[in-house]
Amino acid sequence: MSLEISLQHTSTLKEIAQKTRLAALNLSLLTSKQKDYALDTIALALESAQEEILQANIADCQNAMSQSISKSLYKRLYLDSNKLQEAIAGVRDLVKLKDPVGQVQIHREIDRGLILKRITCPLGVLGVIFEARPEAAIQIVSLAIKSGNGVILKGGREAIGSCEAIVKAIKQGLSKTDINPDVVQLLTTREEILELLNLDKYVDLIIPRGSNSFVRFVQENTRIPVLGHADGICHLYVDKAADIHKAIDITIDAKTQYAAACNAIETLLIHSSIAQEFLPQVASALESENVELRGDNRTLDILPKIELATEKDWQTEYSDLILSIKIVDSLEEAIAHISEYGSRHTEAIVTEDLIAANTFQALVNAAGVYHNCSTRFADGFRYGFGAEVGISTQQMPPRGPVGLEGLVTYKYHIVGDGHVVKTYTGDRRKGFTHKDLGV
Ligand SMILES: NC(=O)C1=CN([C@@H]2O[C@H](COP(=O)(O)OP(=O)(O)OC[C@H]3O[C@@H](n4cnc5c(N)ncnc54)[C@H](OP(=O)(O)O)[C@@H]3O)[C@@H](O)[C@H]2O)C=CC1
Ligand SMILES: N[C@@H](CCC(=O)OP(=O)(O)O)C(=O)O
Repeated sequence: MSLEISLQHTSTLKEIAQKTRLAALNLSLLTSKQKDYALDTIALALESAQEEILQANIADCQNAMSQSISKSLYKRLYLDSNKLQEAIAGVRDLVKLKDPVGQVQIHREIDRGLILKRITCPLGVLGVIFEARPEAAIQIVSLAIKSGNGVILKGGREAIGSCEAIVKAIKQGLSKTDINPDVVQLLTTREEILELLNLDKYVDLIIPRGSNSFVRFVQENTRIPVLGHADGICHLYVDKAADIHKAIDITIDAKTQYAAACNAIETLLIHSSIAQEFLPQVASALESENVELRGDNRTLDILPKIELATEKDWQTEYSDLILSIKIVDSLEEAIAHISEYGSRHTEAIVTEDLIAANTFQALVNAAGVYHNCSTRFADGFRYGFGAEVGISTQQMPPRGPVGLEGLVTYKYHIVGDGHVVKTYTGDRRKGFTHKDLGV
């Protein structure tokens, strides 16, 4: 069955959202095979448009550099053929994953001939506002399509040309499939975002990726449910029972492997009883990777040449090769610091003491709480989700990297044969069988 799409091409945002809603309804009816074919076709279209996309990115980068943007913003914005190929490979990886739509989560007999099912279904239309990271558009669109959702995108202003070239290629790909290209739309201005936030009739979920203040701004200005992907003030705690070699390797990876990413660490917490031995070694490793260090007074007693960290440092996401360091006297003090300054993104402990690790993992409130590994693992691809819409920093699920499962909801279906509730009330009521039938 196909729903007729009768709206003419128009340019108001409300009409764009209506078109997206209708196209998404059709998409929600497609089979896994049709959606997977569309993903393969999108991957091919992106490959064919590679030159155009990379040229558009060069222009975006030149433009941004003339406005002297920060190093971290430039790193996000810059797209080379490797990054693009990786994103395209991600689209193909999604084909291999199970369709998140139509999964029967509960299958239960309520009474003879009265059957309850809980079945996953798409959310509808997503409004995703993200930073100036062009390849995020590819990940977000492919996740939206596989999960049966329409998507209205808005990337950071520095990446407008790159996002336009990417969305153009995706739409070209979709035009050769059963999916109406209207399922994907691209907005380019902040004014449109404000309008989008009012379109609760057509948009089912807003996903803002950006600073904490921006996510809060969105939450305060819309009736649409918001799935916040805010900043990452991530910590690494090196416990008194840490293996020093592991701790150094993890610190270097978590700070320098991609310092601009939201899952890189900003603060290193070190237990006082290991600080004398660990700090000089880790400082030398970090400094050889050009990391600028700032420490509290006790850190400066061991590393007198570094700058003193202030209250502002504990609150800052540097997104750069800068690391603040604090010495603590206990696991509890480390957890208290994280609870005060962490952003509920990703936190890690290095220790060989299982009780300390378990306590840390139980008491730290964040989307990811790791033991003896780098915070940089917070990523949909690395979790085996194929890709991610971003990393949700909110308390309610979905939390952490949001992949296909985070983009569906569910419906309860009941099929009966004239059953009425009255039968199950009063003195002569019939009992329920409540028998699970397996999924
Ligand atoms: N948890 C996660 O998955 C992610 C978190 N982040 C976090 O985002 C931050 C870095 O990104 P950054 O580029 O600074 O993010 P910003 O918050 O500045 O911008 C992100 C997006 O929001 C838009 N935006 C920002 N403010 C407004 C506003 N007042 N009204 C309308 N639109 C607005 C921007 O549009 P425009 O460019 O047009 O101004 C852009 O599209 C870091 O804190 C990083 O950790 C980033 C990515 C993923
Ligand atoms: N999961 C991603 C980082 C998430 C993300 O997009 O963050 P950001 O670098 O702040 O735009 C990664 O590990 O590269």
